[in-house]
Amino acid sequence: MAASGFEGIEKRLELHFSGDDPMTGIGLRQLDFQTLEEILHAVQCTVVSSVGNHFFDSYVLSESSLFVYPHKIIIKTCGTTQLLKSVRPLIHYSSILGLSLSCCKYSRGSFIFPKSQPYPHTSFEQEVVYLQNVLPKKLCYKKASLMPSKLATHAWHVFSATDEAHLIFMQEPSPCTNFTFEICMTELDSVLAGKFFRGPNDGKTGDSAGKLMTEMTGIGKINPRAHICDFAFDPCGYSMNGLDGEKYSTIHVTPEEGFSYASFECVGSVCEGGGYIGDVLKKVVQVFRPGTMSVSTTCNSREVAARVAKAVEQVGMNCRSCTVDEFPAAGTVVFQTFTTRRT
Ligand SMILES: C[S@+](CC[C@H](N)C(=O)[O-])C[C@H]1O[C@@H](n2cnc3c(N)ncnc32)[C@H](O)[C@@H]1O
Repeated sequence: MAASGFEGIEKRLELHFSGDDPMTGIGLRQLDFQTLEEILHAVQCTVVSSVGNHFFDSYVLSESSLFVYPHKIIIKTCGTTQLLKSVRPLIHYSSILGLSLSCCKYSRGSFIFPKSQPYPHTSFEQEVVYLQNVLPKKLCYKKASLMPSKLATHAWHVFSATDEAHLIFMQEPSPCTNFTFEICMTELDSVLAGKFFRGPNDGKTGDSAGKLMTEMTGIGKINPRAHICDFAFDPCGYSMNGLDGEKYSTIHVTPEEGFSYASFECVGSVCEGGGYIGDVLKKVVQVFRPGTMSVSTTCNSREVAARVAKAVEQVGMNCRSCTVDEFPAAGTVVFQTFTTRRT
C-alpha cells in the first residue's frame, strides 16, 4: 500500500482478438492458469478466487478482477499495479492460440494518490505512449481523450485503438445494443463502509467472510440472477464478480475512512428496459450512499445515459456534469458526475 493510503481507483483494459478457432471455439479460455498467473505477475497482482460458466471465466484478483471470454479479455486492477504491462504477454500468448489483437480499450478515473503510481501509469500521456508502442500497427484507428467534469478531482481517461475489420464489425447495426457502466464512488457513508471490515479473528476464510458481506450489505440483491464469486480481505476490503449468462458485473470496495472508494461495473442491454437499468443503479447507490459518484456509460446510443441521470437523481443525488465523446470501435462514452443532494 502507498504511504498515503490504498488507491482504489481502477485501471481497466479490454482487449478483443480475432482469428479462426475451429478446434475448440474457446479461444482465450485455453490459456492455462499458470500462463494467467505469469501475465498477472507482470501486473503485480494474484488470483484469490475464480469461477466460470458456459460463456466466460472470472477471477477475483488481489487487486480487482479478470474476465476471460473466447475472444475478449477484461482486466481491472487498482492499487499500484502496472496493468499495461499485461498487453505484451497477452499478445504473445494469444498468438500461440492463433488469435491476433484487433481492438484495445483502456479507461480509468483520476487517481486519489497519483504520485504513488509506478511506470507506465505516472500520467495519462505516459500510458498512451506506452500503449502506442506495444500495440500492433494495424490498430491504426485510435483516439485518446481526457473527459473533464465540474469536479476538479474527477476526470475520465479513455484510449481506444482498433483495426479496420473490428471497426466495420462494430458499426454493423444490432437490434439490442449493449452498454457498459463503470461507476466510481468516493466518500462512502461511514456506517455502510463499516460493513466491509472483518472482526478480529472472525474464524472465517476470505470466501466465507465475503459471502456474509454480500448478504449483509444488499450486494446480493442488485442482480438476484447473478452467480456471485466474492472475497473479503483482512482486515477490510471486498471484491466480487457476478456471472449472469454471458454478462458480468463486478464490485470492489476500499472502506477505509479518508480514502473510501467503491466501484461497480456491469454490462447490460438496452433491451432490458429503463426500469431494470434504473433499478440496478438505485440499488448500487443505496449499498454505499457515496458523497460523490461518477458514471461512465459506453454505448452506441446516448439514451442509456439519460436513464442513468433519472435513476440516480431519484435516490438523492444531483447531476453535476455530463461530458460526451466518441471513440473508434468503443462508440459513445458519456461521463456523468453526481454529488449527494444536501437537504
Ligand atoms: C482489493 S480490494 C478492492 C480494490 C478496489 N479497486 C477498490 O478499492 O474498490 C482493496 C481493499 O482491500 C484491502 N486489502 C487488504 N488486504 C489486501 C491485499 N492483500 N491486497 C489488496 N488489498 C487488500 C485494501 O486496504 C482495500 O481496502
